[in-house]
Amino acid sequence: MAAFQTLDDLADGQRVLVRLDLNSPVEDGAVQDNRRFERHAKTVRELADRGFETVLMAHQGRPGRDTFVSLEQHADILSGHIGTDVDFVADTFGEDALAAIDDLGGGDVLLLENTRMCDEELPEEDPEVKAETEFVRTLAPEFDAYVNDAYSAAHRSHASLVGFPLVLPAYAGRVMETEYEANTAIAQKEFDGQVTMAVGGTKATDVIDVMDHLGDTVDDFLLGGIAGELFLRADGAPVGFDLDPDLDLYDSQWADNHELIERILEENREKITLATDMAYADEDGDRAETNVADIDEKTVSFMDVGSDTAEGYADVIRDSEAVFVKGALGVFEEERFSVGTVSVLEAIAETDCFSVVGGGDTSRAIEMYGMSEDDFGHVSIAGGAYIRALTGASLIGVEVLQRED
Ligand SMILES: Nc1ncnc2c1ncn2[C@@H]1O[C@H](COP(=O)(O)OP(=O)(O)O)[C@@H](O)[C@H]1O
Ligand SMILES: O=C(OP(=O)(O)O)[C@H](O)COP(=O)(O)O
Repeated sequence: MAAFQTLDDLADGQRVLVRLDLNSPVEDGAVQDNRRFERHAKTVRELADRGFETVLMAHQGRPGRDTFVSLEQHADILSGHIGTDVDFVADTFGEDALAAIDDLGGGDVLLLENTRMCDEELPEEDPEVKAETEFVRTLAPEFDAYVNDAYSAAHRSHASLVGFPLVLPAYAGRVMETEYEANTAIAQKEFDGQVTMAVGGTKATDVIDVMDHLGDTVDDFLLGGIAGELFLRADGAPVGFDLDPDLDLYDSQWADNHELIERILEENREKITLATDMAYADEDGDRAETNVADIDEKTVSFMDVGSDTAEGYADVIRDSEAVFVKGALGVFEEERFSVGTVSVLEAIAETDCFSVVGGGDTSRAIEMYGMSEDDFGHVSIAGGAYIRALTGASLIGVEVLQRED
């Protein structure tokens, strides 16, 4: 497959439409700064310094979730990282957006509203279908070129990622370039010793699908987070379903994946390590733990793997030649539920195994708990995209940049 064009191939002084991935944790409505801003700032600063009229697109959360918010705060945070103003318009491709684009001068940077507020963005469809949407057909003629810097969203066939490259000259931004090169090289690595993958987080659907394709590469999957509880359910434990009817973390992912989980357990049982104890908040809000074998009925939300499980996972990591992390093993943002995530990360940091830590949320735990990025082989701002790349599969958002038409 052809290599993609980069910013080195882009002639100066044009108007460019740039797709970033600024998808961030949101706590009580406040968007949390994280590595994605810092890394994408490099691409945007280069474009501004070279005198481009730069228009940014990005998404935040998913409709129906409380992380689905406007990008207004993102403009301020990004502006702090770039050191130059980032204007914001609360519109995706309507009259206000077009007027703001029209007002731009060389070196100006404008962020459009959350792409997922546009109905045509999300349904997963072929790039050719996305290129025909009103969203793409309205915005594209305003630009000379399209730049995709959102490697971490490149596994999604959404309009802002795969539609524009079909109708505009398309380039990879600096983050896309770096992440693609790093993750492609990592996928080609061969390890003599044990390869371990710690799997957690909330997006169980992404990781379960990938686990099905990594059975030959990974010797031991250490499970936590939502995926961990779904596997425990498949193993017969009375857990892995939602207690709060307003929160859908388990039920729909169970409905979508339970046959696959059951098959993976049946075919690869010796490679799957499940939690033997779990942590929850007791009546006083303190951390409490229970053995999985002692659970008769799920009456509390499990927020972390238990201390014995965390210790066992750290031991496996100390014996590994390579460790991959995707998703936190618990709600590490609260210190009392950080034991699983921190034990795994500290065990990696202490040993000289090759390691990759991925995920916009999970990599935040590194600084939060006093570790250094230098203690890890590669800290990716991608989660689902990087583990999919590990399987050797191509990412649709990268594929469209590589097309020769
Ligand atoms: N048991 C759990 N219940 C609720 N949330 C969890 C649980 N375990 C982990 N998490 C959350 O998962 C988030 C990371 O999820 P995800 O987006 O899949 O991973 P990443 O951002 O690393 O790709 C963390 O913010 C953490 O709070
Ligand atoms: O945060 C992301 O993925 P990740 O959590 O796998 O790192 C990307 O922005 C993709 O978001 P999505 O999983 O809502 O499509």
